[in-house]
Amino acid sequence: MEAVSIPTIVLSFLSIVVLTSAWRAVRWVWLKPKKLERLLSEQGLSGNSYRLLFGDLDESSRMIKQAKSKPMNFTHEIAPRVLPFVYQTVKNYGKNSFIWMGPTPRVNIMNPEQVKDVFSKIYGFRKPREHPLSKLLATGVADYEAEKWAKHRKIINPAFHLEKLKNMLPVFHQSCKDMIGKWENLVAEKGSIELDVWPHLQNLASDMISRTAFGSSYEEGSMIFELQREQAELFMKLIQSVYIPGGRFLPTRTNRRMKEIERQIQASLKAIINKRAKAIRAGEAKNVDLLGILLESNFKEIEEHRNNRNNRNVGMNIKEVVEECKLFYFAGQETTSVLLVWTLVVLSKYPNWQARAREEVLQVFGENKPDFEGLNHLKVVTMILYEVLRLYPPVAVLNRTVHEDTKLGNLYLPAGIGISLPTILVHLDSELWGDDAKEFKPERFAEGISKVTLGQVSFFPFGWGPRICIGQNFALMEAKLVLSMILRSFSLEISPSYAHAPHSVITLQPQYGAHLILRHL
Ligand code: HEM
Repeated sequence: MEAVSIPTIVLSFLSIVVLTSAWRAVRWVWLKPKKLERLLSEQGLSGNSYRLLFGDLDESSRMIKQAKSKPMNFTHEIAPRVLPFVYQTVKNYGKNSFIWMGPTPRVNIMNPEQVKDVFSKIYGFRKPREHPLSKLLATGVADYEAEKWAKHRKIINPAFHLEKLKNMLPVFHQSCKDMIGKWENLVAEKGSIELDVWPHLQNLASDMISRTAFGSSYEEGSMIFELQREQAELFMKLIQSVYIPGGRFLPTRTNRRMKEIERQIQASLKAIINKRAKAIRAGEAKNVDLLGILLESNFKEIEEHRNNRNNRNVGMNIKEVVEECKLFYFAGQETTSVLLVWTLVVLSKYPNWQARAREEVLQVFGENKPDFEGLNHLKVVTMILYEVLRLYPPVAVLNRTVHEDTKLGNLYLPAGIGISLPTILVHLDSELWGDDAKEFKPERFAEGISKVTLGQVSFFPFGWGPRICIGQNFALMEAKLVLSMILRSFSLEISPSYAHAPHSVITLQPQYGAHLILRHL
């Protein structure tokens, strides 16, 4: 038999590798998307025809850029500016539609029954893993799945119990008093001032989460915010283009900066946590802040399973605690400042609601320090906050990935495709909210959420189901306290230089700030 030469073997091997890779690439960028497109359209779902590799991403980026190029009129129909492509898709193709995130379709789900199913079936519908660099932004309990998620949620839960939040009230009060003191000094000179309140509210929310998360160590942690903010902006830039596998390893300027930021954040947080863990072990720390309560809960979990033979995965290690702290910053800061800023903007525009809220605050607290019981009695303020969360949901859209082939109502969804729950569109859907859906009418919440939604999942600013926001009570208590203190000291009016321009930088932010006129009362 004729011997086969080594070069021939190498060449054959290389040919097989090249052909296999080429076949995989063709399948990834063309055959699979086209097969999915057929499957979705057979079920009555519509969207643009698949375009090679980029799908709708180019068009979507172009529309976002265009939408952001100028402010809009002051209306609450902000979806065309915030989520222009999803908005247009639903307008053109109806609620049963999908968009192409590169070669993967993402189905829009707007029916409350189906929304409920997606939120409830947390093992079937998981958090998307679209961009590996998202890990640099925040992981922790918000990112984990299955057993790991359940373990972390259980350990973290005690930090957000109502009686623990009660203890945090003085800290919220101090941060807010500092900000109001600054505003009073500014107003004192002229009786009124024009102020962009947005950076002030961002600093306030940073200060509040720093103090409640780290207590005495808060100053050491405050520079972490600046770094986290920069990280979020870099990340938003990245996700507007298609992700090429392995792209995160390229030494681009953005990749390098993101990794450097991550290194600095990790080092700062580790130092804070180690110091605190040492103090707790030495019996020197009072565990009233989030980090202290979290570490205590973690020690308890480890202790309870000390004699368990299978205890290697019990509790969190330091790296995991670092991730949870990063998440507190990330999840707790921008969301709350965004809720506050839109509330102040809207109240400046609706003086009658501003007056009603102020009247209530004065009635409940007078000149006293706002307390926990009083905050729970604020009915008008709560209705206003819910209405702002409906019209300006801080997280405008929630995404999921289908983990394994599944049914959703009468839809068959194969593993790997995306699901989009466009909060902002559902919250303004006139079929669910009535003809006045686009109007600011806090009175719709007069009898609570379930009355106005008829028990349907059509209002979900904090998500829904087992993975609902762990910090929602924390955020609402913060917001009520801040509003009470501001309304007691100042009257607010929209400044002529205010430009209405909500846009999404992960959270729903005012692109040109929030210029208001403040008058001392
Ligand atoms: C107005 C303020 C806030 C809003 C609108 C908000 C919104 C949300 C939403 C929509 C989710 C669900 C995400 C999803 O299902 O994909 C979520 C989850 C979460 N939020 Fe918030 N949030 C706020 C404040 C906070 C605060 C103050 C904290 C903590 C300090 C926090 C911590 C978390 C965590 C840890 C999760 C993940 C829960 C899990 O997956 O089990 N949030 N939030």
